[in-house]
Amino acid sequence: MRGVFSQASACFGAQGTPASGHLCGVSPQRFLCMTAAGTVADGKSERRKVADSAGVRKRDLDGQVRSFEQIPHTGRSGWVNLVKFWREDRFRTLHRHMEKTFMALGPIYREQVGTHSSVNIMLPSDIGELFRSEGLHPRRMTLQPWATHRETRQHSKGVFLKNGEEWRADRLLLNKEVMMTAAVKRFLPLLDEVASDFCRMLRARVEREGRGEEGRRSLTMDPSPDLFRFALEASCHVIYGERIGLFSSTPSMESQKFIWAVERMLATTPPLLYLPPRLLLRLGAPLWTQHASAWDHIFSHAEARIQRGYQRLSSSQRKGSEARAATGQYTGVLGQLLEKGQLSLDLIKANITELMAGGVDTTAVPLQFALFELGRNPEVQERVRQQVVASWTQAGGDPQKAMQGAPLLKGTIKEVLRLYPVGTTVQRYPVKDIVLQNYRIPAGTMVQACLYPMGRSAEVFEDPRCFNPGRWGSSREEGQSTEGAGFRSLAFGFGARQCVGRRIAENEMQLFLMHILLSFHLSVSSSEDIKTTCTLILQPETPPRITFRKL
Ligand code: HEM
Repeated sequence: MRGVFSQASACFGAQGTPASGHLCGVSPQRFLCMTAAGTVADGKSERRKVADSAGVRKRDLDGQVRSFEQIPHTGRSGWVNLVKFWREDRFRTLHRHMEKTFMALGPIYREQVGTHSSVNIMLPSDIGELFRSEGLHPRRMTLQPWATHRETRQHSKGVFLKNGEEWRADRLLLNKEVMMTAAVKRFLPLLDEVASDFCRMLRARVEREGRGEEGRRSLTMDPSPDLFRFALEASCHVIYGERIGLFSSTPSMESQKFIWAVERMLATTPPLLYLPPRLLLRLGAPLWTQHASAWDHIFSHAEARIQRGYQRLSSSQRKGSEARAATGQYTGVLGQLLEKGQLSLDLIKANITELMAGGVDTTAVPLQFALFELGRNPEVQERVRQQVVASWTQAGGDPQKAMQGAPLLKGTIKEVLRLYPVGTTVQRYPVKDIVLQNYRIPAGTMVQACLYPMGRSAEVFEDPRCFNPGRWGSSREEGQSTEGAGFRSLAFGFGARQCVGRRIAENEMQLFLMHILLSFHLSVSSSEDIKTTCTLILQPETPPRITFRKL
C-alpha cells in the first residue's frame, strides 16, 4: 500500500496539483495520472473504467448534483461480481479490495455483490455528512444469516438485529447497564481484577517456562489463545457477575468450545452475507450448517449461564436487595437486567447472547495487534510505560484514576483501531436523500463508511504508517495535533447506534495494557507488517509471536 500511495503522490507533483489537496478536490488529475502511471493494478478493464469515471467527473464539474447511476462502480452485475468474489476468495481480503478500489475509482464508489449492494465512502467529511443525516432510528446492515438463523430456530432478536422503535426501547435499557458512567464505575473493578490476575498468571508462566536469569526471564510465545481466554473471562465477569476460572491450569472445555463457536460463526458469516435467504439454505448448505451449529452453541452457552444467573438472583432476592446493597454486591449486567425486570426474559436472553457473541473476539484481536505494535515500536512502548508507571503510582491503586492519568493508553487503543479496525466498515441506510461527493444518494441506500482505507490514507492521516498514540491528542506535553477531531476515530461506530459494548471494550483493553506494561517489556523478532484477513472482523493471518520480558 505504501507503494501505491507514494506513486500516487509522486504523480500529484507531476500534475502540479497542490500536495495539500484532499482526494475529493483532485479527482480528475488523480484519475488520469494514476491510469497513466499504471498504478491501478486490476488490468485493462479496470483502467478503462477509471478513465470513464474521470470523463464523467470532468463533464460534471458544472456544479450540478450528479445522479446515483453516475457514481463510479465495480461492475454492473452483482452475480458476476459474486462469482469473482468466490473464485478469488475476496471475502477474506475485502479490506484490501476496498483500499485498491478507492485508489482506482476515487473517494466514492458503488458495488453490487450478489444481493448485497452498497455505496462506499472513506473521507471523514463524507462520513460526517452520512452520520449527521441519521434519522431518529438509524439502521445498520442486516446480517441476513444471523437473522435467518434466529427466524428458523425461533430465537428472539436483541439490539444487533433490530431497527426502529423496537431497537430503541431495548437499547435505552441496555445503555443504562453498560454505557452510562454509573455502570462503568460498577464494572470497572471487575475488569481490573481480571486484567491483573492475567498478568499474575503470565508472570508465573514466564518465570516457569522462560529463559534468562531469575527475576528477569523472558518468554516468546503466541499469546492469542490466552488473549481469547482473557476476553471471555472479562466478559463473563462483567455480564454474568462471576468468574469462570479460565486462568486455572485446567480451564473448562465448555469455555474453549464457546470461543471456537464464536470464531466459526464469524468466519462463516461473510460468504453467506451475499446470498438471498433461499439460496443461502441451498447453495451455502455446508457453510450454513456450520454457521447454524455455531450459533446454536453460542445460544446454549448463554442459556445455561442465564439460567444460573436467574437461580442466583432468586436466592439473593430472598436475602433482600437491601442486604445486597449493603455488601455492594454487583450481579453483573444480567443480574441488573433481571432485577429491574424492564425487559422480558426472552429479550434479556437475546441481548445477553449478543453481548457475549460480540464481546470476545472484538477485544482479543485488537490486543494481539496492540502487543505487536508496542513490541515493534520500543520507543513508543517506553513513552506509554513511563506515563502508566507515573500515573499508577499517583493513583494509589484506583484503576480509573490510573487510566485517566495515562492518556497515551487510550491513544494506543485508538491507534490500533485506526490501523486494524475490528469491523472494516460501519453501515447506515440514510432516512432521506443525501448528497455525497456531489452525487445524490437516495434514502434507503446502504452506505458504508470504510474504516480500513480511511485509517491508512495519507489524505486523512499524517504519516499513516507510523504507529503514534500521541496523534490523538493524548497529552499536552507530547505536542498535540487535531487529528482526533472530526469523524476519524470511528471504530466503535457513531451516534445512538454506536457499539453498545464500547465502554466495556475500551476499559478492558486499557486495563489489560496497563497491567502488561507495568509487568513486562515487549518485543517482536521481526518488524515486518502483519498480514491481515477479514472474517467479518479483521484479524492477523497468523497470530504474531511476542516476547514478554519481566521488568
Ligand atoms: C474493540 C472492540 C469493539 C469494537 C471495535 C466494536 C465495534 C462495533 C461497531 C462498529 C458496531 C456498530 C456501530 C454502529 O453502527 O455505529 C458495534 C455494535 C455492537 N457491538 Fe461492538 N465493538 C467492540 C466490542 C464490543 C463488545 C465488548 C461488545 C459486548 C460486550 C459489543 C457488542 C456490540 C453490540 C451488541 C452491538 C450492536 C449495537 C446496536 O445495534 O445497538 N461490542 N460494535
